[in-house]
Amino acid sequence: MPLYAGVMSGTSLDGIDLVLVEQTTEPRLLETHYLPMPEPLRQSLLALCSSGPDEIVRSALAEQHWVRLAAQGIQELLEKAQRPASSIRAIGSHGQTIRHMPQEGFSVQIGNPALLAELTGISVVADFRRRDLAAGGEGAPLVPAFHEALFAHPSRVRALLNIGGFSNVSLLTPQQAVQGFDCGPGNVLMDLWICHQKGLSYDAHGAWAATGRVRPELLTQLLSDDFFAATGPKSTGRERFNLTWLKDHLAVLPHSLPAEDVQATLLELTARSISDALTRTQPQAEDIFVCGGGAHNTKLLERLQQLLAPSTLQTTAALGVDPDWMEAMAFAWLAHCCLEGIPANRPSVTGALGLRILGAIYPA
Ligand SMILES: Nc1ncnc2c1ncn2[C@@H]1O[C@H](COP(=O)(O)OP(=O)(O)OP(=O)(O)O)[C@@H](O)[C@H]1O
Ligand SMILES: CC(=O)N[C@H]1[C@@H]2OC[C@@H](O2)[C@@H](O)[C@@H]1O[C@H](C)C(=O)O
Repeated sequence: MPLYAGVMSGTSLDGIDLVLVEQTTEPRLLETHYLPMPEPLRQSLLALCSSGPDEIVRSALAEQHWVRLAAQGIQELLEKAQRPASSIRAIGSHGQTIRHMPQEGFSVQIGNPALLAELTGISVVADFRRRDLAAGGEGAPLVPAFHEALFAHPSRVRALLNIGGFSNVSLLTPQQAVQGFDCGPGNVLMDLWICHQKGLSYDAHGAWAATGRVRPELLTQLLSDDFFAATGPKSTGRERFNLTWLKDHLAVLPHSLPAEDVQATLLELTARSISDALTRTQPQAEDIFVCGGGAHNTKLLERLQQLLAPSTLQTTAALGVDPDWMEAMAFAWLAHCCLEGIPANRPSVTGALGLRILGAIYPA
């Protein structure tokens, strides 16, 4: 049975997730590996998420650095699994998003797939978003097709909710086309705020947010962004939701707020943007399964469960998939779809003109 590696480097910029998957009728997770993002690379990538001087050279240099890390990750993954490179049919590499502007028709993921193929001796499939964008789609989210293939239920309406830097949902309704869209910021604003205030990279389990109180005046202000009211197809990124966006909204308030109240309100923003979106879908999800790093934020999950009752909320572990590896597994599957000629975008999600085969192949 063919083996694939999946490499995901998400918008949180915390690190690179790698998986080894056996693609039978269903993908089987054989091995996992995680490499934290070295701080200088994290800073370079973050700087590339907004405009600045000399972007072309900085982007090319950052991707050289990123791809060497990814290749090291592949080597370590294969060592752990005790499999030779020659046993891997392909690597599905998402790359690193540095700009997502679907309204202008483009989304940029860097990651030099040619060099990844050269360094690993394994074929690489990359550049998954551009064909969907070329066909008029958002180019994101792409995981709904994977969620549909694995988790569609014959009689239950299920939602798969990824809470990474941004949050996105897939709605799986029996006998209907999959729906899906980005809900808004997942962890990104909470991460930025705790870093700005305390120099920490994230708010473990939402513990700092739990010490503050939600400020309705700020919450209303933040929720007034047009993105939240828009219905899909829609996708977003750091171009829209960033520290400047937050500071601009804070500046409109007549008074300053304790930093922990801002954090509590940002957690509530994540929870409300998700629950508002999920309660607006037709039909509504009966069972909700959470994945992504946000699945570790106990305070956030508690709040989501309150807001979404009577729907049930569990992590994807209940479906047999560890919530930390879902996205990397999806990119291994997307590589398989590309090589097999299986269209993997979903026009009902991205708004593309039709089904398209996603990805570009860099043979070993
Ligand atoms: N124990 C924890 N408590 C709270 N939050 C956590 C915890 N562990 C991880 N996180 C959050 O999860 C984030 C990483 O999530 P994940 O790896 O799913 O993001 P990503 O893949 O980069 O994002 P995206 O899906 O948007 O591309 C961290 O930045 C942090 O905010
Ligand atoms: C442009 C981009 O990288 N978007 C990511 C991001 O992270 C979560 C959300 O925003 C989602 O739309 C997407 O990632 C997943 C893997 C997707 O395409 O399904």
